[in-house]
Amino acid sequence: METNSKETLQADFDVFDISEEFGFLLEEPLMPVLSPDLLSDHRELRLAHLALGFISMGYVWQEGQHAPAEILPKALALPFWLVSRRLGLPPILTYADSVLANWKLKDPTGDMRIGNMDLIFSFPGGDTCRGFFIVSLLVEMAASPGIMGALEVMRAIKVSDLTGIKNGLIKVTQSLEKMKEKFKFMHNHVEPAAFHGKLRIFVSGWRDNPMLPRGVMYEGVSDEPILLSGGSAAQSSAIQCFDALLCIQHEEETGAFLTRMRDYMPPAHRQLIETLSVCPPLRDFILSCSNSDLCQAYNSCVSALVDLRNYHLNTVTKRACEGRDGKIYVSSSDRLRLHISTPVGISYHTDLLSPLYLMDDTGKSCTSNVHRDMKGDLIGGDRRASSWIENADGSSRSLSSSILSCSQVKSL
Ligand code: HEM
Repeated sequence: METNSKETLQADFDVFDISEEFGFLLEEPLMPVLSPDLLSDHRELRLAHLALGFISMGYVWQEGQHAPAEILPKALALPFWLVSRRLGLPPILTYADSVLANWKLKDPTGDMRIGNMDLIFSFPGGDTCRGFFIVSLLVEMAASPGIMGALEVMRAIKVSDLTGIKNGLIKVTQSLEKMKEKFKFMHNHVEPAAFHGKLRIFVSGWRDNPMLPRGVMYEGVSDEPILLSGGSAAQSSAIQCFDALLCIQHEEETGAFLTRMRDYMPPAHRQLIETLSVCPPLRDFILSCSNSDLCQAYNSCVSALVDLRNYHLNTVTKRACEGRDGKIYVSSSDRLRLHISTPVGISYHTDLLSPLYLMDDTGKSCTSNVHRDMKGDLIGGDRRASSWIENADGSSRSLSSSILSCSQVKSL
């Protein structure tokens, strides 16, 4: 009997997963280009975007910031492009991925507290990575009643319902206060060395990035490299909704940056910002009403937004950028971004900020002391100067104490 017939051998190859030519080696191990066509609903597409985003960031930055991959292979680039196109998102990991769509409950019957939450995908950085994304998520959760409040105000203003406007604004203020409380968790859950040494690079993008000045080539998608910004909470739709509602005006450069960040938001969220922006302007409406309760509610809201932004900037400089020597280090790209992250209409206290030690492009410390100068924009406030922020002797005083009283508002 023939024991080594072709059929018998083939049967063994199949059973033991052996290749006649390559033995145990897997033939053609390269991933085929997977089609996302079977993904049907929004949640499936968001999960795919999240997964492809994490893989892409890992792929580009796996050799560290000095040796990024300049080409995203077709097997990754093409499905990422197709999924992104269907979602109206750019093909890079966004804040809407890493924060808004990247969470699960350890105990599904438990509640959304930090100890019961985990990430679906993470980067190196251990607890700091988890803390950074989960705390941001909790800040976003705290924004949710404020978003409801903004919708209420939007509806109420159309029918001149003053009580509705006031109640909506109160919700926004309370929400902003809660966001700040949640933000404080950053201190216990994000360790600066791990944040800067391990995590940070993986959320970096390929626009305005000296390590990838031409961007990244998406193989099979475009013949030219593509420039895209990395993930940042500047892509948070919540804060921009509040800006739009309260008619906060940003300086030209800041405004352009924040508007560009809208391209990184899910289109429906971006739509809400745009809808709020084209509503009858709340600020003008309140000014025309001469209603002190309403002015007070509006001013409290602006003040809470200032307070949150001050706290953010303070945290960024004091905690997340702190080097081993205790100095605050800000890279040249951060320098630009931190500068523009300061909201216009608001004066930051110089005493809130430690001296900043700016790094030049070689990483050497070059300057200290960054001065920030912005104007107040509360109803009844003096927009001409930041004098209401400074005492006569030049020392600064608390922002909350500088909110003008309703009697001054009435005098408008
Ligand atoms: C330790 C944690 C954080 C660090 C180190 C940090 C750092 C920064 C930096 C460097 C910028 C400038 C823009 C950019 O680089 O993309 C920025 C902007 C911004 N961040 Fe953060 N951030 C942190 C947490 C958060 C959280 C939790 C939120 C709220 C969800 C937030 C909200 C914003 C917003 C809205 C901007 C845009 C500027 C503005 O509208 O004021 N950040 N952040």
